[in-house]
Amino acid sequence: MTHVIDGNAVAESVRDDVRAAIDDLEAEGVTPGLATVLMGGDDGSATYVSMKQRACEEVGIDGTTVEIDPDEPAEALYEVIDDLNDDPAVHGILVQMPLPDHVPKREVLSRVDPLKDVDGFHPENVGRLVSGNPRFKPCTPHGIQKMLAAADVDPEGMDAVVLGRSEIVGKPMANLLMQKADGGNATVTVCHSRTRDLAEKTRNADLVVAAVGRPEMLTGDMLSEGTVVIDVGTNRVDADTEKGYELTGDVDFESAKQKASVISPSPGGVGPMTITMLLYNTVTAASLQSGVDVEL
Ligand SMILES: Nc1nc(=O)c2c([nH]1)NC[C@@H]1CN(c3ccc(C(=O)N[C@@H](CCC(=O)O)C(=O)O)cc3)C=[N+]21
Repeated sequence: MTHVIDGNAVAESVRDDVRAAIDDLEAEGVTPGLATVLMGGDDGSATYVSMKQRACEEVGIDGTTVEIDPDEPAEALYEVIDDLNDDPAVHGILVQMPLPDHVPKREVLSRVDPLKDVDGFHPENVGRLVSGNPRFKPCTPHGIQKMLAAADVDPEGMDAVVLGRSEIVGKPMANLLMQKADGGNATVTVCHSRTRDLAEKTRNADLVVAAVGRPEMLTGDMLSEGTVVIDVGTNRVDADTEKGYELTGDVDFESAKQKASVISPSPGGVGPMTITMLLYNTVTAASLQSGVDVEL
C-alpha cells in the first residue's frame, strides 16, 4: 500500500512544537515578530502572503505585512527593509518573490539582516548552508526534510533525484540531501531543463523531489516500484471552477501513486509545510536575537 503523506497533519504537529517554543519566549517577555513585504508579485502572491499572516496569528507570532506599489523604484523597497532591519520587534523578514522586473533580486536579498533572513536566501546564509553550518534552512526544503522524517523515510544511502535547480527549492534541497547530517547522506542528482534523459534518472531513483513548476510532468512510467515521491509544484491551471483555476502539482498523482511507496500530494503536501517552517524559522530568529533558548 502506498503511504500518502498528509502535509496538513505533519504541519500541525510541527506547529505544536512551534507553539511550545513561543510559550518559552513569551515567558521571557519576547513575542516573535515576522514582517512580510509584498511588492507586486504574481497571481498567487497575495494569497500566499495572507496565508502566512493567518498562520502567524494562529501560533502567536506578531505578523505584519508591508505592501509596496510595484511601480515604485527599488529604493522604496530598500528603505522598508532598512527600517525592518532596525526594528527590534521584528525578528524575521520575508520579501515575497517574485519581485517586479526593475527590482534587482540579489540586491534585495543581500539587504536583509542575515539574522532576520527567515527565508535563508541571504548569501551569508546560503554560504552557511552549503558549508554545512546552516542558520536558517530555506522553508520548502526544510519542510520536506520534516515531512520525510515524519513518514519514516531516511534519505541516507538513497539515490535521490531533485528535479529543478531554483535558488528557493532545487539547490537548497540538493544541498540538504547530500549533507553529512540527519535527513541527508543521500547520493544526489539534480536534473533540469537541459538534462538529456530525465526518465533514465528518475527510474533509477529511490527518492524524487519534483520542483520544476510544470503541471504533472512526472508520470508513473518514469518511476520504479517503491520510489518515494515528493511533489513541490503548486501550478494554477485553467479549470471550470469558481476561481477559474485549480491547483495541480508537478506530479501526475494517480499514475505516480501506482509506483510509489510514499507520495506527497499537491495541494495538501509540501505547501502547508513551507508556511510552517517559516513560523519555525521566525521562532529561531527570535531566539537568536533575544538570547532566550528554545527547543526546536
Ligand atoms: N520569499 C518567498 N518565500 C516563499 O516561501 C515563497 C515565495 N517567496 N514566493 C512564492 C512561493 C510559493 N510558496 C507557497 C507557500 C504555501 C503554499 C501552500 O500552502 N499551498 C496549499 C494550497 C494553497 C491554496 O489553496 O491556494 C497546499 O499546497 O496545500 C504554496 C506555495 C511560498 N513561496
